[in-house]
Amino acid sequence: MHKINLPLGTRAEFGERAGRKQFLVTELQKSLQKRNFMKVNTPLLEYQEVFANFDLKQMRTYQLLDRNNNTVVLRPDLTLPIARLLTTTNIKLPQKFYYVGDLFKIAKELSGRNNQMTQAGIELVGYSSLKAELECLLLINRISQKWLNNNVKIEISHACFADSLLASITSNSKLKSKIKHELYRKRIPEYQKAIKQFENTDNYVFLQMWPRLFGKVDDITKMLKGIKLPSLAQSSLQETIKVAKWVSKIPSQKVIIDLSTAPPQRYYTGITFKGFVNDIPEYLFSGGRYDQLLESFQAQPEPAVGMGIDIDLLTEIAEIKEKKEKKEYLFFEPDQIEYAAKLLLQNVNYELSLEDNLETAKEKARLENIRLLKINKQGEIENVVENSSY
Ligand SMILES: N[C@@H](Cc1c[nH]c[nH+]1)C(=O)O
Repeated sequence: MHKINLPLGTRAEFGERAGRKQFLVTELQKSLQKRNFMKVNTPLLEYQEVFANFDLKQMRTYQLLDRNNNTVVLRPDLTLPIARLLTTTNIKLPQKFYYVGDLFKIAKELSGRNNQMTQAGIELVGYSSLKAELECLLLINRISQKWLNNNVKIEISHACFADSLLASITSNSKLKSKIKHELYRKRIPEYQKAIKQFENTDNYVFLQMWPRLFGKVDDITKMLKGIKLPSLAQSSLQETIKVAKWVSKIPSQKVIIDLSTAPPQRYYTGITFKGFVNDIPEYLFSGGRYDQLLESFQAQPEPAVGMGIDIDLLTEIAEIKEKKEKKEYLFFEPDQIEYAAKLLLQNVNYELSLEDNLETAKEKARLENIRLLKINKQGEIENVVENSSY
């Protein structure tokens, strides 16, 4: 007996779902291509080292051995391979890239998640101004308008905020990670315990409100009024507020600031963002600035911003208004193949009728209410069954 089950966390796609996914990917790629983004494809397999600096354990990769016994992994991320690619080729920068592809992460047991996911994304490499962040956020907004009924809420944060704040209050690295850990997991009693030792310091008021620092721009500014933050944390905060204010000017775009959330990836160095839809807990979009990533591959440092789009989730929830093409069946005899070839080339709406004889072809066409055409002896087209709605 052959094994007929799929490996854990994988699935086959077919029919409507596969069609919707294909449609979304095609539309997205068309629009990026038109705006002069450069397509980039990298292989599914990479050496383990490409991901090594960025916590392979957290990513839980599939590992394989190549012919020389080197460990290769199925890529758990698409940004790191692009950073690697840029250091080994001399593509002119600045440059805007886009990609679509599958990545593999082994999900926790029983989490119900898939281990193979399709992601699309953009990387804007060589751009140091916040306009690059805005380009990403505008793309989220367009997708939200086009397919998600304007229901995407953007959450803006900053990858340096927590670290620069904690660095100014303690040099104890264990304590710093403990505070971050409890904060990010929103385990409030444990968090309170971890910050207790700062009870008599100036920072305590802030530390106490930190887990609640998410919400509309105005609310966050109000909450932080009169609170003095260390200067690095203050400038991360200012930048976050600035970007959130700009985004709130995009018509019907919901935006909040979240200063108590973990950056979505370890390589971010500046503004980060996530996009959520309604009550779905997983984010659909996530990205940020990663100015030091290329340097870690021994190239020049290069400012960069990018984001990923969870295409599987988008496929599930997108509202696609499809235009139905009017289809027509074309009945042919095998020796009329020459005419059939010509006709199929002329009209994309012709679908070959594969029925054995004209009678069954007619029956099927009537049943489906689709016009049936046949090729006559002179190689011309004749109507055999009309569609009543024409
Ligand atoms: N690779 C990131 C998304 C991203 C693209 N570019 C920058 N960030 C992720 O999977 O979360």
